[in-house]
Amino acid sequence: MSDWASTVEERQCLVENRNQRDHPIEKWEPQFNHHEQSSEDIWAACCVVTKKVVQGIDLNQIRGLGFDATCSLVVLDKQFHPLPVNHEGDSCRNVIMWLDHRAVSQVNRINETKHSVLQYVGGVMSVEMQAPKLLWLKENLRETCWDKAGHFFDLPDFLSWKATGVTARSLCSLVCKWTYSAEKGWDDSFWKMVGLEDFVADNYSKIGNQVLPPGASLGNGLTPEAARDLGLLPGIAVAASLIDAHAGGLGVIGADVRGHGLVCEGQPVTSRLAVICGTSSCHMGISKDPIFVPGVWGPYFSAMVPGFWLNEGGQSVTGKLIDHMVQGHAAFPELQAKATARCQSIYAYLNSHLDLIKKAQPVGFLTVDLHVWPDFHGNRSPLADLTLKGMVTGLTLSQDLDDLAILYLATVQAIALGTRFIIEAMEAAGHSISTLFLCGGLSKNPLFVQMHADITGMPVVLSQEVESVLVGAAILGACASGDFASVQEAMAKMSKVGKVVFPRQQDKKYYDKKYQVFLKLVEHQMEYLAIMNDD
Ligand SMILES: Nc1ncnc2c1ncn2[C@@H]1O[C@H](COP(=O)(O)OP(=O)(O)O)[C@@H](O)[C@H]1O
Ligand SMILES: O=C(CO)[C@H](O)[C@H](O)COP(=O)(O)O
Repeated sequence: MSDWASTVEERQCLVENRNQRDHPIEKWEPQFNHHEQSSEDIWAACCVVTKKVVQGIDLNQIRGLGFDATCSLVVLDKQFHPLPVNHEGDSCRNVIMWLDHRAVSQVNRINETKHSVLQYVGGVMSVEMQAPKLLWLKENLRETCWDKAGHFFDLPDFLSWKATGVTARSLCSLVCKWTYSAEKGWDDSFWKMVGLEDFVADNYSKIGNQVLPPGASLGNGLTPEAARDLGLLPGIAVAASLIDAHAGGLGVIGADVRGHGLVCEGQPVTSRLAVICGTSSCHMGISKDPIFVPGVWGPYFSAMVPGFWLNEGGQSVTGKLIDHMVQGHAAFPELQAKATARCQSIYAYLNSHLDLIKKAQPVGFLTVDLHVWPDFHGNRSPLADLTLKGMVTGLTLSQDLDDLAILYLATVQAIALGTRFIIEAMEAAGHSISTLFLCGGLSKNPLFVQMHADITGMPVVLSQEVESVLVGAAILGACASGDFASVQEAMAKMSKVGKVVFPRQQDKKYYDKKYQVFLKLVEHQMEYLAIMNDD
């Protein structure tokens, strides 16, 4: 979520204020693979942060507001009150989070239909999309939720509705997560075939029958009530929203790259891949014509950059996996204590610790006999197999800080190897990618960035504004206010190259070998499965 001010100084002030402010959002995990949030809590957090961010700003300078958010499912009744998405009947928990994997049986049945809409989600629908979650609610919470529901929103659309009272959905969320087609609209036969014919009967009023392109201005702008909540002035323009990864893509992919010695200079924008890496990583590649990449979501028309098709590769847990590996290690308390004593983040400490123990070799070579397969939460791309599990090979009896640091390094490398795997699948299908544009929390980690450059063999561009996802949302606000005539124009003006990290060509052979091992790991996992399932 982000605001947009009209002058350079105002924008600078917003960025500085924002860098000092964030606000935790409540999460619940009532059962394994069930992840829930509260839409009221999320809105309240937006209000707290916005009020802090605009301190010291002349509110008259704020002309537009754009929202981005994760693609979680928000459920409200006909009067727009929260409905429970859980067996406990707790209506405070009315959001099924994007990473929730409760609807496995539902998604398997949806995929068995082989309906033609599935071609546009990489051939296989993900359990993280909305149709299986809706079917789960219908099959499991009929009385307490399904029968009472009046509105199912993607979280970014919920936020723009809260701000404006307009229930129109963004093309981005409906195309990417709900099977809507920018060209053909809803496909009645899909919803009937999967057992969700209820939506057809009421002309899709519960899931959206008014659809707007991201950046379009909504209704009469910010309502007086929302303005009070947010500490802004009523009537400012509010844009149709974007999913967070897509906002990150807009925030980085259109930057002017002249003068940085980049191979993509003078090449079409389709040679750039935006990688938004936070809790999960999303690999956003665009093309003029539709490209069908097995196991990679899309192609989605106009879902990110207007007029372009989008393919979205992804890894369901990346930042979350690194945190999981590090925090679960026996040496974590020691790491925390040492990092705190040096006033460093645990990751800055681990990176400097790796530099200490690497001796004369490049740091990446410390994992010559330690390999990780990173699908601890299933594989999103390019295998689209949610049954896959994580793997580690090369463990010893050691539990010291060196061991933790090297395991952390192997995990970071596994994520970068996964990115290479996704890029190869996209290129085999017709993409031609030369440069990565990284943003999100993990792009603040220099080791993560260097490993992505070394392992993919591509330069990595980092933006001047580290929170590029917010730049994407600000681009929407700037379009809604009419300050830019198009998203493309706003992208070119508002995204700026900060730093470029080039691959260390001399290490290529080593990483090619690590990649060979990486591919063997999943091959072996599938063999183990076949052995165990053999009668
Ligand atoms: N300064 C940093 N150094 C290393 N890792 C970081 C840093 N800041 C955030 N991260 C990692 O990025 C992840 C969160 O990224 P973020 O983009 O904030 O998440 P989200 O996807 O929820 O928006 C965390 O898993 C964290 O480990
Ligand atoms: O599916 C996605 C985008 O299409 C994202 O993974 C989801 O929105 C969550 O993102 P984050 O890693 O920022 O929490």
